[in-house]
Amino acid sequence: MAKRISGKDVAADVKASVAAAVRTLPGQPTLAVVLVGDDPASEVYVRHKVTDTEEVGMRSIKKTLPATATQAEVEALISDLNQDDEVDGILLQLPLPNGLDANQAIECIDPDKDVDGLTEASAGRLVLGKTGLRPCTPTGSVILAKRALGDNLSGKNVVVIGRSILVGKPTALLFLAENCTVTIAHSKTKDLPGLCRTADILVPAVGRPQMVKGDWLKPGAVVIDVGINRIDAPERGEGKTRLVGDADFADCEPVAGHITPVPGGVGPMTRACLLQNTVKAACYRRGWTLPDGV
Ligand SMILES: Nc1nc2c(c(=O)[nH]1)N[C@@H](CN(C=O)c1ccc(C(=O)N[C@@H](CCC(=O)O)C(=O)O)cc1)CN2
Repeated sequence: MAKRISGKDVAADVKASVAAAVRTLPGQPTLAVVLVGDDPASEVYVRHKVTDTEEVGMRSIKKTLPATATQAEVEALISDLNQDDEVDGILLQLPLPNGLDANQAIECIDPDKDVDGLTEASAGRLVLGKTGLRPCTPTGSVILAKRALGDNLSGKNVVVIGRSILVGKPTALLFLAENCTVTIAHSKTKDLPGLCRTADILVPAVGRPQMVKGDWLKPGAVVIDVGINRIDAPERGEGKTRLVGDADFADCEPVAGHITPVPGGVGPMTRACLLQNTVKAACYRRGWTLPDGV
């Protein structure tokens, strides 16, 4: 039976390390969070980001724009935050309301303040192995794999299912940077179950509820489940829903060596890694020494 890797527990450790690191800094890093519109889930995520930031001793600025905001208004706000020397990190909460171009808005973020690691410059720095800010969910996935297998992942076979810009591709690059042998699977991949069975570390990241089954796994494999999908749960009552991953947890748990649950797996790590990135952004920008543990 697999050991569960609790993203909640690991995220709490990361948060504690960030709080300790912040106490050693010569100044207080500042994160600006931009929320456009009134999507209820985004409002919750932004609230968490603000409270997480303050809990570890950093400063947060929340900027909101109405759903009717124009592309130019969103970009002007980002531009103001780029110019504001007090601001170390800028996060644009996604998705944006219909009619706004998220990619174009993200490109307006100063790469040195891009704590989500989503700009083209951040992606380029990742590909080139240069110092920069890495996307949070992929970073969290690598940290969770290290919790299972130890810090040395060299030579491990990693299969990432999904080639999205936000998760699949950067996750593959981050495992490659750990000297893993990485394969990215996608909709045209032949014999996906067979390929998955070659993985020491399997990272499903496609948004297809419970797609990965136990017989897709090499016995003892580590499953880092990036999918967070809401499905109907009539067993909980009429109209009820529940969150599941891209892996069928009950089916995979007897075969895997380690597995992350959903909820409580990669999601909390996304939040924790944003805090790490805010400290990194402040240190890189201000020429402060990066404290240990970040
Ligand atoms: N600019 C960004 N926008 C969005 C991101 C992002 O990383 N950057 N990711 C998601 C939303 N998100 C953070 O913003 C996020 C989503 C979910 C979780 C999380 O911890 N989920 C819990 C379950 C929560 C629940 O019960 O509903 C879990 O998996 O345990 C954290 C962050 C889209 N937008």
